[in-house]
Amino acid sequence: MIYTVTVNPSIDYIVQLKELTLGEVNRMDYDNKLPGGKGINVSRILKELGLDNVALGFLGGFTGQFVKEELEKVGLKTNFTPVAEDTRINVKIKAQSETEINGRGPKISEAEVAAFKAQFDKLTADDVVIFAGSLAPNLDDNFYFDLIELIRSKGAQFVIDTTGESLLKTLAQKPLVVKPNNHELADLFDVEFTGMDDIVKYGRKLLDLGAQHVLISMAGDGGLMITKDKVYRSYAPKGTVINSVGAGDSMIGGFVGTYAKTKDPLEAFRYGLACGSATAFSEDLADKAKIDEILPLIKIEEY
Ligand SMILES: Nc1ncnc2c1ncn2[C@@H]1O[C@H](COP(=O)(O)OP(=O)(O)O)[C@@H](O)[C@H]1O
Ligand SMILES: O=P(O)(O)OC[C@H]1O[C@](O)(COP(=O)(O)O)[C@@H](O)[C@@H]1O
Repeated sequence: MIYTVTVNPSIDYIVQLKELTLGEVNRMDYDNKLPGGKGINVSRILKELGLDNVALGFLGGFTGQFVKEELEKVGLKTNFTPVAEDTRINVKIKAQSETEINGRGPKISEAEVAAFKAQFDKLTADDVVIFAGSLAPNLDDNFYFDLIELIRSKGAQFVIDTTGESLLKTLAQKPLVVKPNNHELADLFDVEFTGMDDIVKYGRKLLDLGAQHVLISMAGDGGLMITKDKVYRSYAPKGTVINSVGAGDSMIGGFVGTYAKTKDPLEAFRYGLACGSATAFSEDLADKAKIDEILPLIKIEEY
């Protein structure tokens, strides 16, 4: 089974207006509320690809209830641990430019953490756990590392979509895949890239440090996959970008889901790219029809 973990889910409140003027009363042209959080986005993409998965994490209050109901409406399996405080609301303002104001999220009590962790005792070598998104305000990085140790002790695989020191620290535990974008990769090693060769050089370091597969996403410029003896490059298909929120999560969903099914990294990369672009070209996350439309446009070449 594939499990996604969203420790700090959200309602993504999308607000559209022609122009945002600070310090004035602004009136919106359109608004929409979507269940948000990176792990949840991965789960929704896996579901579109027809892959069975369970979304885990913490949900609380009326906002948490909304997220749960929206996910159940689309038939997603969930097993969120209830918490006392309200799930956060993330405001995404689309005006002359895009502005995001993400909430802090609820504090999670020790008893709530214990109830959540108990679910991992039953994992087996057939399972994959995907961690994506920020931690709740009172939890530190050790929260992920303790869980990763537990997961690896059961022989299960894990994926963690994180950046900086937290990413470097998890590599020794051999994540199934890591997917920094090119900016995150540069920050990770405190360097500035002058070309593709630099990106490949530093991407390869992640492989050397323990990652089983390395993807580097480059938004509208496509992506790279670095393996022990080959580097693959894809240019993103052209299209009208409607909303790139969740493109990275979609790429992870496409890769992990396809890899779990086929054990073929190149095919998994192809689906990852298609899901990422399909989401960038959709109002919400990509649906199956959009992914199928984009898939034949994905071209991968050896670099
Ligand atoms: N503007 C775009 N046009 C086409 N494809 C895109 C666009 N933005 C993202 N994608 C696809 O989605 C993938 C992930 O997007 P990216 O923005 O790099 O991830 P993240 O959200 O993690 O920064 C990219 O590698 C690319 O394949
Ligand atoms: O970074 P991506 O892949 O666009 O993910 C978007 C999702 O991440 C969020 O911005 C939350 O991010 P954080 O968990 O890092 O705060 C959600 O609001 C949104 O659904």
